[in-house]
Amino acid sequence: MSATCLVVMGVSGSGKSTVAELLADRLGWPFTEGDELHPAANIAKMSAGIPLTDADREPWLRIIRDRISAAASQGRSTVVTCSALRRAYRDILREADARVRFVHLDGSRELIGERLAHRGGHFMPPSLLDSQFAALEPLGPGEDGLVVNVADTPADIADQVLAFLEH
Ligand SMILES: Nc1ncnc2c1ncn2[C@@H]1O[C@H](COP(=O)(O)OP(=O)(O)O)[C@@H](O)[C@H]1O
Ligand SMILES: O=C(O)[C@H](O)[C@@H](O)[C@H](O)[C@H](O)COP(=O)(O)O
Repeated sequence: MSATCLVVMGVSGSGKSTVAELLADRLGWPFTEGDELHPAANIAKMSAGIPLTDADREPWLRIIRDRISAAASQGRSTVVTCSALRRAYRDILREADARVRFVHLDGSRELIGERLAHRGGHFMPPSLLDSQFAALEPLGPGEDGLVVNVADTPADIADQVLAFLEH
């Protein structure tokens, strides 16, 4: 298995799309936006301010897992955004036939809430941020991943991730 998938994870507004686009650019790897793979019912729920359940997320995570495998089967490494809040969700992604590695964009409720409040044109309402933090299980023992601080600039975070990928 030679292909890697770098999953950029974290709560809504932590900077997944921003950082993943930068990394995909610097690595020359294709970028998949996990939010675009949500079933329509999930988007409707989040837009209505209702947090997703494990059952809502499961089919979505399987779609992302299969995308990772499909790219890897063609020898392509990828960068993927996915909140991947719980370890059980990451276990589904790790079923992909690739080396799946995580970068957790970690930051305070205050800082991320402030950024979300200023982000426009997105279906995810800031009111769901507390439920995102409640669901979040940080990377634990045995998980292949890096934790970075979202107070750093996207460019600094990208540098840290590129160094992590060397190993
Ligand atoms: N490291 C950072 N420093 C400052 N602002 C950031 C950083 N990362 C993201 N942002 C800003 O925060 C907001 C949320 O980022 P976004 O990439 O949409 O997060 P996510 O994809 O995790 O929901 C955006 O307005 C983005 O420009
Ligand atoms: O598992 C979930 O509850 C969702 O995936 C959620 O975590 C994600 O944040 C949304 O898809 C909104 O997208 P943004 O993360 O870009 O706000």
